[in-house]
Amino acid sequence: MAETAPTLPQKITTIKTIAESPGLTSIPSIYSFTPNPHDHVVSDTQVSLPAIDYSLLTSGTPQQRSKAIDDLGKACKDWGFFMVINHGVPERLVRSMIDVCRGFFDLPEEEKEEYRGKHVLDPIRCGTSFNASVDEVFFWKDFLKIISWPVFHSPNKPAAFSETSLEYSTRTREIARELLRGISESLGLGPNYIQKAMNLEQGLQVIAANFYPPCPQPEIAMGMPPHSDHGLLTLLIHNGISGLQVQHEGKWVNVNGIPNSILVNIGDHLEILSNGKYRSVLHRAAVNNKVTRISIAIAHGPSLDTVVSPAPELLESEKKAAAYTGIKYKDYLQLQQSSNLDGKWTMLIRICNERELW
Ligand SMILES: O=C(O)CCC(=O)C(=O)O
Ligand SMILES: [Fe+2]
Repeated sequence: MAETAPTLPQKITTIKTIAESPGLTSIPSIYSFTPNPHDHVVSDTQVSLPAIDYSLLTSGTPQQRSKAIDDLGKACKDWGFFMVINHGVPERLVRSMIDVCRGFFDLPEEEKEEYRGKHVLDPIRCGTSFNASVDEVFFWKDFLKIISWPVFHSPNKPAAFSETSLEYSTRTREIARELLRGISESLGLGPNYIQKAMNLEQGLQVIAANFYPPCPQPEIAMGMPPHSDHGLLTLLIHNGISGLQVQHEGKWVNVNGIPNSILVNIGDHLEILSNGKYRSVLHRAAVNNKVTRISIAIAHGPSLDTVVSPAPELLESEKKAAAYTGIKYKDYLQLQQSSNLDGKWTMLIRICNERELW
């Protein structure tokens, strides 16, 4: 007998609509979590987050560049997360990018309808929660995801969205490319290795804008569950409101970054390529009961058809066996989208005793 198709959730209301309901004092039960009593959260003023000076990487003396590459390698190894300073992106561009994203979320619901839901590789897609078709508990956020490279896409509203996101995504891509050159060198692979092996000319760039409105019970709701990002590097900005937490040495570190810095984290595919030398980092987003938080994470990945596996040159130089099986980037994205697995996805493709997973 044929299996019954899983029931799709009814039309899902945006979190913006729920948060704006008059007199809301508690959250609907589908949003409610049991907080983990073992979670230990510290502030980034208590631990010092690595800072990478981009200007030294791109226009420093050879000694300064070499020091910046060492710092970069260390940040990738110890944290998988760092902030980039002196990146040259004007503050007004960062502010405009946040404003146009807010403008999109503020559009009347029916104007966002044409971009609602659908497939992970749709060029423009908005929705609510993390992965609403499979989430068991919902997350307190709405999102907008746009593919901005190798082909640029943009919603046609608000009016300035297209121009601003084109400028910002172009600048971000340039920074990601330079960081990846440095990271490639830090792995002893030469500056252009990652660019060529991952076919970055055709590499996927996805803008993910996240909208977290005030939540009446922030202690039992989550904006985003612990996850690692797909791709090689994610570059993130936000509107100055706390919420991002990064896992480091068994603790959750509240991360704001210093003003005007760009926050960067290692994605799953850099973990695979580096054979686990650099790990993608678990992070999550908390919510608050006072103000809307907006974050914009831009993921930079290989081209969709690239099969990512540990770099043979690295295995050779480090005399190590491959710890991951190769997987096509596109297949990884599709697999990830169809599951509600919490946490890290690279676990699935680590070569381990549970090989029968595959
Ligand atoms: O809102 C944040 O700070 C985190 C966003 C994030 O992790 C993501 O979009 O992948
Ligand atoms: Fe993320």
